[in-house]
Amino acid sequence: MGQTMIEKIISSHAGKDISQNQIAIVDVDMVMASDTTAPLTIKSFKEMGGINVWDCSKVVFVIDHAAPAPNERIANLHSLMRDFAKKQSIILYDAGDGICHQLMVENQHVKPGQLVLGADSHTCTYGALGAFATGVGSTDLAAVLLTGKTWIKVPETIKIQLNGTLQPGVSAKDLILFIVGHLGIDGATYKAIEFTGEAIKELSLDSRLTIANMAIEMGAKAGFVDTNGLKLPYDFENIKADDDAIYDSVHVFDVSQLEPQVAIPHSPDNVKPITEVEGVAINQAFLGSCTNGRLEDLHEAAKILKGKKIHPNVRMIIAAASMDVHIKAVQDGTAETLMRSGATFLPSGCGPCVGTHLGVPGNEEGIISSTNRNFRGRMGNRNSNVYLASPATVAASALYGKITNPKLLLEGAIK
Ligand SMILES: CC(C)[C@H](C(=O)O)[C@@H](O)C(=O)O
Ligand code: SF4
Repeated sequence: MGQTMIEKIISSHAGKDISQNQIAIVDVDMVMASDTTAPLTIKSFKEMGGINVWDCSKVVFVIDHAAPAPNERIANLHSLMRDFAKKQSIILYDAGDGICHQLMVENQHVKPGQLVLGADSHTCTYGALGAFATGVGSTDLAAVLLTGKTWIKVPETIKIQLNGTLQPGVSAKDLILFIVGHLGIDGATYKAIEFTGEAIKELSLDSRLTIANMAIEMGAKAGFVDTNGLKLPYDFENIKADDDAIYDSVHVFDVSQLEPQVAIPHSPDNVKPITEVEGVAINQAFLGSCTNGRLEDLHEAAKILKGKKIHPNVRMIIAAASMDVHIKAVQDGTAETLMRSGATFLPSGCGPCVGTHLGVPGNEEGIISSTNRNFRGRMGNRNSNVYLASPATVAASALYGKITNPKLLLEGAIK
């Protein structure tokens, strides 16, 4: 029987052919935990009698969610992680190095065809590399630290075929917001999503990461971006679904006419074409996160803001997805362009995305954000309104102090 891409990867890690809805015991290639989950993972690992992790070269800890530490409690949790990492000789990225998911990709801790677990829901991001990657709880991760294995109920796969070419000013973020709006927040619960089609083939790695990142916003166990057209700094083998693979459902979209999309408060699936929300007042614009904090995203924003000043009512905050992205943006002048337009750079990390510190909005404020979630209170204030959009839309809206269509700016229809 034919296999989906996901079934192929899981089979290769189970040592036998396995198909959807079966339970597989698999070898895990790599695991990751951040400062929100690693402390509990360490505790569970010790409670389970753990002494040494199964393979210290396969465990990555990242201090990124509240980093540098905003208070004493978190500072002590960071110390706990550093001590454990040192004793176990595992890989540790410290405050300012960047967001866990970006670091995993950038430093080649994940490769196509691998099976990777992370104690963070956006672990699905690595599906952009053609890996099976999924988020697990801290305790589940502790068990993997002991054994190097886990069990997985093989998900059914939803295939999303994207035909056509995106217009200028319309990006991967608009694509994925459109899909989340279409399938809904529980439209893919415990399913895998395979993204394929000519619109995908053209996309850069940065754009593919944006797409896979938001698979979880539909409840998906994993997102998998067809590796056809993927360019990496090393050779890899394409994983292709068999022609007779069985899918839960297949959705085909032509994206040539797609407008920029915006998810309005308070859910990522509350998605509207920008034409329906243009003009909503904005007080804060955030560019960053594991969804859209990469170099390509900073370039998109700089294209719009070059030589201009953001609106006086707007605070624009930027946190590059990693220190490396930040350095590259400094070297190529992007950071200066953005700062001269009035934006403030935070250290690389999760920053305001999850509302732990840095950039918490005020009551009734409107925020345009390049992140992936806009649940009530997500950025730290239940009385604020968060709108999710692409980096280009974030920049255009910062410029005008209201939600603004970047396409109109790029076409010269507005100045
Ligand atoms: C805080 C952490 C556990 C969480 C996650 O799992 O995704 C965070 O990264 C998020 O984006 O909501
Ligand atoms: S940037 Fe936001 S979504 Fe990504 S891992 Fe950090 S908190 Fe989660």
